[in-house]
Amino acid sequence: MKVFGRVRAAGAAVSESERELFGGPLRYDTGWAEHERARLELSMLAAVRAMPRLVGGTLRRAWRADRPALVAVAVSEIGQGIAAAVGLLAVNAVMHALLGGGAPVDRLYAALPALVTVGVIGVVNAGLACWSTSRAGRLEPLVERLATTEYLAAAAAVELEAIEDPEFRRLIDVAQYGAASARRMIGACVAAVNGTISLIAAGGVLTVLHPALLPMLLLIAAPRGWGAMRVAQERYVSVMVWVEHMRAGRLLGSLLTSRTAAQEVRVHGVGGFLLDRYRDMAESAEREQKRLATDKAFTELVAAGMSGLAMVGTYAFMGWLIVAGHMELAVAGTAVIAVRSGSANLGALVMNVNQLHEEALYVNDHDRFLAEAAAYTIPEGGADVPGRVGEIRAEDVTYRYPDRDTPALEGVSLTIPMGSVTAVVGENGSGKSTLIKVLAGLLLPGRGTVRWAGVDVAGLDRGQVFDRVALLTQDFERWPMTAGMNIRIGRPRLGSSDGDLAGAVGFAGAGALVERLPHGLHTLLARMFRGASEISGGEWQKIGLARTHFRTDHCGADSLLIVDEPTSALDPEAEIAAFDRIRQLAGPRRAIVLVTHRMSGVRHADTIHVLHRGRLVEHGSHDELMAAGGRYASMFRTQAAQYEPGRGAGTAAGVPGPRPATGAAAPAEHAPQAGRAVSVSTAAGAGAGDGTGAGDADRAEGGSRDGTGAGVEAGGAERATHRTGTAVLLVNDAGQYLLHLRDNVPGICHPGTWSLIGGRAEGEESPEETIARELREEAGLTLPGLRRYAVVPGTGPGGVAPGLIQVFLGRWNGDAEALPITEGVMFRWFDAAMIDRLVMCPWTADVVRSHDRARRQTANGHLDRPS
Ligand SMILES: Nc1ncnc2c1ncn2[C@@H]1O[C@H](COP(=O)(O)OP(=O)(O)OP(=O)(O)O)[C@@H](O)[C@H]1O
Repeated sequence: MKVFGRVRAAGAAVSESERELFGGPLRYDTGWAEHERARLELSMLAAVRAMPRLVGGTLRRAWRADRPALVAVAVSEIGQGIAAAVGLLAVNAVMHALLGGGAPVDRLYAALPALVTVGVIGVVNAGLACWSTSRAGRLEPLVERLATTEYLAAAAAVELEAIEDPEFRRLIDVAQYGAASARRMIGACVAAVNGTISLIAAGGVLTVLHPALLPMLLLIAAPRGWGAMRVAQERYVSVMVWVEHMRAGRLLGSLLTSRTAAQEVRVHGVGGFLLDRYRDMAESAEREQKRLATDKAFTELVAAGMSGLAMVGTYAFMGWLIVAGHMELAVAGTAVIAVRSGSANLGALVMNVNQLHEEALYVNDHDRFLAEAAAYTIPEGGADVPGRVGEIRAEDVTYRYPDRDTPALEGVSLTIPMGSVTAVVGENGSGKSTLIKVLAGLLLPGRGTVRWAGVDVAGLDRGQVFDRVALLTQDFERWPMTAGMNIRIGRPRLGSSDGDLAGAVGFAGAGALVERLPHGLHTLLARMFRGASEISGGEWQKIGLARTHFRTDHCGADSLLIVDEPTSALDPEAEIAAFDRIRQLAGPRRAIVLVTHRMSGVRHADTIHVLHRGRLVEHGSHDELMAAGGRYASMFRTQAAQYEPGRGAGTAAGVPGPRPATGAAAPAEHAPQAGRAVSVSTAAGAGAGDGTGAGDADRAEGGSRDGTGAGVEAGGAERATHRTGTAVLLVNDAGQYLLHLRDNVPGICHPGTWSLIGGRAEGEESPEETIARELREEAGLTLPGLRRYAVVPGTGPGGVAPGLIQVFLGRWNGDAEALPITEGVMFRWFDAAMIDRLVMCPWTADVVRSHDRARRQTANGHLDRPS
């Protein structure tokens, strides 16, 4: 144990568990380290020298918070100091009177006025102390609020780049303690001012009594001050070394009780393992506490010893002064009281200065944060964003994150016109999310420009830019608030009634979810609060979609909707519906940028941009990129291959998995924007276990050709899985859908199977050409501009899949009335008996039946089955 000399960190007493779990000792590498330096340089003198600056800073903050309260505190503290000095002088007078000559009663009478003065001063002192306490109590929370508000406002106003910068993030973390420290500094300041004034009073009185007593007083107090300082330094250095260790220990504790880790804690047996490590780390920390306590006790013992020696020396000196006739006994009595109160004051002052300095370290961080945040703050003002933006254009954009050597985006140029759907794809880390942040004006490129309506976004009023942006990201914020507020927070200052949110809820298909919640939209979605409800990840995504709708719905000007992996938590049907709804948000005054790894979701975008290592390597429509056979085509094929027959469960094009319970799946995707990419797909499948062939259209097309040409005859092949036909969904330029089911086996067209018509493709006909021809020849129906959206091979033993098919029609949001094709074509192929045999989702069944009824009632309506 080393009591004298510089305080140093005790030898790296870091536990084995810390090494095992975290790869070595954890260290907070900024903020704290600066405190450490500051503290280690701290000496009594330095602390005293820094005192005026520290007090000045605190007073300025307090001045801004509540001037009258600050003045009251100052007046009462100075008053107390004066009262202390007067009190000591009165004590001196009492001593003189009592120890003077004359009868005891006369001496008592002589001392009476001074005694009364002492009493009055005591009362005045108590009154002033009360006043100071009450005003300081009022000042403290105000100062804390002021500092907290400054901190929060500064943090919310900085550029996103600052938030992404780890150094700045750590500064944000450290600075959060500044507000509480600013509050505590008020108390420490008051105490220090009080101590200083009282000390000056005691020192002044002592000097008057005998000039040599003042240095003696300092001698008594100095060892205690040194002891206090040293203990504080030891504690501080220890905190420095152990802070991350303690955090890690707490982290282990919270993991053991966390809900998300609960399953692995149990199933993987992590619980016992972590508990052992927790115990080990706690024991290491306890050893450090024990060491500190021993050091503290020893330091205080040494300090008390030295102080006691100084006290003995002082009293001996006073004794000598009395004996030598240099000091009267009465004066010596007063001097003893003054020495005692002065040394107590000095000891307290040292502690207060010490505390003041410690708190000031955190307040300094707070102030440093405010200064740095001011440099990063998003500038206010700038040019207005015009109502008509027309397009957003990135020109040669390069962006590098502050702590990275290589740019996340390099030389990227692209244009996003209003009214378009743009998809951005690329492997993990290729720069997709960075690109959308740059387009939205959240990050400013290091090189190149992003222009909105031809104006560099850096020169625009960024508040106005953000007002035109809606974000729906995979990790969108799940606010621990009510369901309604979670939607309304898309435009937090708008809408307050449930009715205002009805459109958004309906749009997102969240109606059933809201109905299920115990208090509807007023249900609190934050498990940490009593009475709150929990919803699943997919349900949250519906809430997120509703929020996006609420935000976009209330933007009357050109805007940008950014959708970043929005469907990751959704089941296949909900995912299809979500993509459908997102596309429905498209409009002439809105540009949609969609980032997703689900290729089924991007294929209908107007333009697809492919990023690779921060560079734009391909762009074009789905068909163009597939034809180019580059990176996109390869990504698309790789994903589609997962759904090929023989690779597991069957599925519709690009959409994961059928529902095993039905034995046949028919997920669909569709997007009914007039004149815009729209899709619906349907899968016709065999019974459970058969698997349903699917995949991208090209594969299906190829398969169909093969199947048709080299095809499987009815009752022919015995293989469990083979292609027997196709379900094709087509759409024309007017956004009309056509679901067409066909079999490879010619002539099969009877109720009881899903096959309606069939036949071989002629020559090199593509499936849609075959179907267009059949429609024309057999139904007399010509649909101009017919395009294929999905071709899904039907499979099953015996050439015919059993009669289970789930049909999805029209807009998945239930807007089936908008299905012009339903009556026009569907019923040409489906007779009433067939409709009954189809397995449809309930609303489809209702719609189909009601259309059928309506059709039957029309004079010209008749079942028109092809034969
Ligand atoms: N805040 C950040 N600080 C430093 N580097 C970052 C930060 N965010 C992203 N990066 C880096 O920038 C590059 C591009 O990241 P970005 O998130 O844009 O990729 P992405 O294509 O969206 O990836 P993913 O598909 O995995 O979401 C990556 O190398 C990533 O590590």
